[in-house]
Amino acid sequence: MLKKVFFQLHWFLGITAGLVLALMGTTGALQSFQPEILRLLNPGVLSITAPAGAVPLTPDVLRERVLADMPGRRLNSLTMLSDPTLPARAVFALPPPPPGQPMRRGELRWVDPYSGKVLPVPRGVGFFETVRELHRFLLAGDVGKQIVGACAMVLVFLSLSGLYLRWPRQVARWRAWFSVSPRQKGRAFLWNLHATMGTVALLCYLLSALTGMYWAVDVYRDTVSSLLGAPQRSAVRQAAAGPQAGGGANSGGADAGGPGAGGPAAGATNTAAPNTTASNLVASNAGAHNGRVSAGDASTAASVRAGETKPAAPGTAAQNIASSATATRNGTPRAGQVRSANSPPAAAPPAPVTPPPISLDQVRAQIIQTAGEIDTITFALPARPDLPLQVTYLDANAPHDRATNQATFDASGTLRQHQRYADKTAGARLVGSVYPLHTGEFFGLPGRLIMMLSALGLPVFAVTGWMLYLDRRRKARALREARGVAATTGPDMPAAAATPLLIAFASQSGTAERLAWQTAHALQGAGVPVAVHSMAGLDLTMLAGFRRALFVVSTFGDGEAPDAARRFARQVMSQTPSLRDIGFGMLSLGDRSYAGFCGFGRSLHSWLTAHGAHTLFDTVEVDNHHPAALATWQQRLAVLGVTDAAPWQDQPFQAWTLSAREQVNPGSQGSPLFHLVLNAPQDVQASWQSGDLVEVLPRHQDDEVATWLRARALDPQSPGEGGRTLAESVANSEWITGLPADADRDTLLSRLQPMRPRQYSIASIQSDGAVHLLVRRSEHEAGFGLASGLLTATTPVGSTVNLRLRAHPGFHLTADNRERPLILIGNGSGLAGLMAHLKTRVAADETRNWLVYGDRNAAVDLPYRDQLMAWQAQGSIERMDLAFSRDQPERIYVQHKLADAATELKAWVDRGAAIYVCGSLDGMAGGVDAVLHAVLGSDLVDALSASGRYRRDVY
Ligand SMILES: Cc1cc2nc3c(=O)[nH]c(=O)nc-3n(C[C@H](O)[C@H](O)[C@H](O)COP(=O)(O)O)c2cc1C
Repeated sequence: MLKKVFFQLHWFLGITAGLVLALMGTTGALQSFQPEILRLLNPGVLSITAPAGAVPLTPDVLRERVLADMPGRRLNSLTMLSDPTLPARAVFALPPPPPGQPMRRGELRWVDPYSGKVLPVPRGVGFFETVRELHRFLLAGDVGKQIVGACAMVLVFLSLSGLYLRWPRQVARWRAWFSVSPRQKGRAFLWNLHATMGTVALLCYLLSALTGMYWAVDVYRDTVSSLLGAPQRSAVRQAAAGPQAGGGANSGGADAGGPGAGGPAAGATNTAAPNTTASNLVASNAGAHNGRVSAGDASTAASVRAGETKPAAPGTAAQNIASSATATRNGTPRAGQVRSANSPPAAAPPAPVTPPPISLDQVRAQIIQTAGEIDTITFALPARPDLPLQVTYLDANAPHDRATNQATFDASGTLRQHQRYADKTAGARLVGSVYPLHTGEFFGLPGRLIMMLSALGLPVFAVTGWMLYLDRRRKARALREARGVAATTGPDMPAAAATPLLIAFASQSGTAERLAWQTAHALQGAGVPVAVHSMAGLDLTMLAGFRRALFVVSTFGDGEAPDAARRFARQVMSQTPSLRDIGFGMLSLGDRSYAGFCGFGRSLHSWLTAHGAHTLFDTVEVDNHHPAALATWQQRLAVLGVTDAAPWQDQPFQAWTLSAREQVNPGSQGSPLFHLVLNAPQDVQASWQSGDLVEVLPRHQDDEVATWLRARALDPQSPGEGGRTLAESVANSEWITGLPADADRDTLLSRLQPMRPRQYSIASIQSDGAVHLLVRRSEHEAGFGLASGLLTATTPVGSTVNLRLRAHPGFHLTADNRERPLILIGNGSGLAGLMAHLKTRVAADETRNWLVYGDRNAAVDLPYRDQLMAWQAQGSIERMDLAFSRDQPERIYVQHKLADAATELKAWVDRGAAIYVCGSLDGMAGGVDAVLHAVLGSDLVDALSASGRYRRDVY
């Protein structure tokens, strides 16, 4: 039950959030190597070739040259990197925005560290800016951010629920976890790809979602920050917004920055210098003000995008934040490091004397003296010389780009505050690592690569998830269409419908069920409300709730009820209720070649009438699917208002190509058994599920018929039935086995029967791409069996046979049974039906399978031996019992194996197992049934049948 709920939630959330997640994955992956890509695109700007023998300029000279190159501009910050191939960076202040307009960021430009020349704006930054905006906001501002946050939460749920849903029984078996194989096709391949990739990438998705939520979900961020002892965003916001927050400690730490925000400076936890106000602090660009992460280096390079922010109140810290253009180690700045300090702090006290600017050379020397080798240093230049200088730097051996240190120098160049990354609390360091964790950079290049690949996996999930979903829908629709009506009481019924008419079916191999639904469809078309029920669940109370009922039942075994109606036959039909208020009609399917023709229908009829039910019309008995009897049934329905007498259409037969044939039991004492592969015609989209059948329409080979007729001294060209020659009549008829060699033409004609299709269980599943059959050639005195001869002997490989798929709902692996352990029992060619179920189970990684199979000799009579052994070896078949009847003096059959394993049988059924039996009715099915009754008790066996946990496809 829980699994079902998780499954429903998983697919629902998956298909709703899937597309956004795919977009986030793609855009995330695109950004993974953004610095490298931009550098490749912009040689001479983002990667510098040092002139021979040249050394980079010192900070003071660089500042001077930059200002000389951009006369009239104010420099907000300067970043220098130790890598000689990377440019320095300068952020220039922008003019203040018109009143009421949001504050704008500074303009970031790259600078040649050897000449101090400001370099041209690099190419490609606009593209990456858009990619980043898509990744974070879906280009839809705050609404987009909320959606991204929700989708990140969904990703956490999908990862964990996916793990739960695919959790293999045999956890220790690695193959159970990584079950995808290129040999799989269709749904199995999609499912396995989805599950295996999900498992492989699980940690990456959890990591990227849990870190991504940090920027997208404010509450989450605040909670995490407070749990880790880092300042909450709201506190940051307040500090940034409050006028004159000076004097107190302030933090615009990396926690305030968005992904890609801030760079080293973003980590600054500022303890303000005495005369500093919060407004002067180097704050992380981002959210301190508005929760929105400012744009990446990309945007800043090209000049300034208007802040997406709400306008800062004059005099607030946000407006006055000194810019920082902190650099990442790799030399390409990250998202939105820049916020313009475009006007001097309104509230700063006027400086009586203007001291000369602090020497950046000295500041850097001091830092190197204190901290050792450094990688990157950013000077956040104060708006006025009397204000302190903020410096952010990265140690040469820093673990990642966000492991920044901050220092504050007062106007005299004295170091006032020094906050080392290593001295931060573990929580603050973790908060500072959120971004590198998100990108994988925390784990170096392998981490970035893995995160990029897992991000690229998200679109694959979206596609496979959608394909699986559409496949499910298509199957559900096909089933509904097969049923003909959408539900037991269809949607287009008169609203104030009276008590619906009951249509109860009892079917072994699906014909009665199909006809019941067709009947329901016809009645619905005539405006008659109907309720369709299997007799498996029908009891007296339900029956008494109807005034009119139609029973569509077949007979099985030896004049008995089909399995699903056994309980009804035994328990309900042994009672003596009054059924006087019920009028009923009956369509009874049978076959005259059985002694108890329509046995179950007849006993049901007797029971109903014996207890007062009256007939609405004469019962229609169908011998062997005879079309005339079905037409009669349709006419009978006129009593109930059905006027449309168009004959019910069966699926047409189609020319399937026999592509391969191989005898699987050479040397067997039994008749030859063949594995056949059949392909649908090009234009036919064949669809079936395990348990289904094919029907083959046999037609005798002309030369064979001619020989057979001549052997009886009959002229093949003499007149036969209905204007056909005798040869044609025989070719399209049942094979008349046992007809004596001296039979005359009239005897022959009197015994010709209408052609009846032969049914075979399908041994393959749809992902195999073809129908596989396991067909035993039946050999008679007069030749081969009609259809089996056609399939196993007379049709050359490469030629076609007339075939159609036939749903066999009675032997389906229902949704309920898919979740259960399965006991698969069969013999001979019955292995076909069991193989299809096993394939379904293996594809779904369901290993609680117990196979009990038997034939004559172990050496030659185990079809699909390699496949079965491989499944057993890999744990896909938990238990396998093989019974070879002729390998020892006494006969041992599957029922004996089952009886020997009575304790386990009981245990499996107690654990909820379903039992599927496929193979011979004579001997095997009866023997197995007897063992089940003996071991489990008849009540339980009946209950299993009625609830669909005991299903048989026996013949
Ligand atoms: C193994 C087996 C046993 C059958 N036994 C009988 C029988 O005893 N009496 C009868 O009239 N028809 C018998 N039939 C014929 C079926 O009732 C007939 O094929 C019917 O159309 C099947 O309908 P269903 O697909 O709804 O089960 C039997 C068919 C099979 C395959």
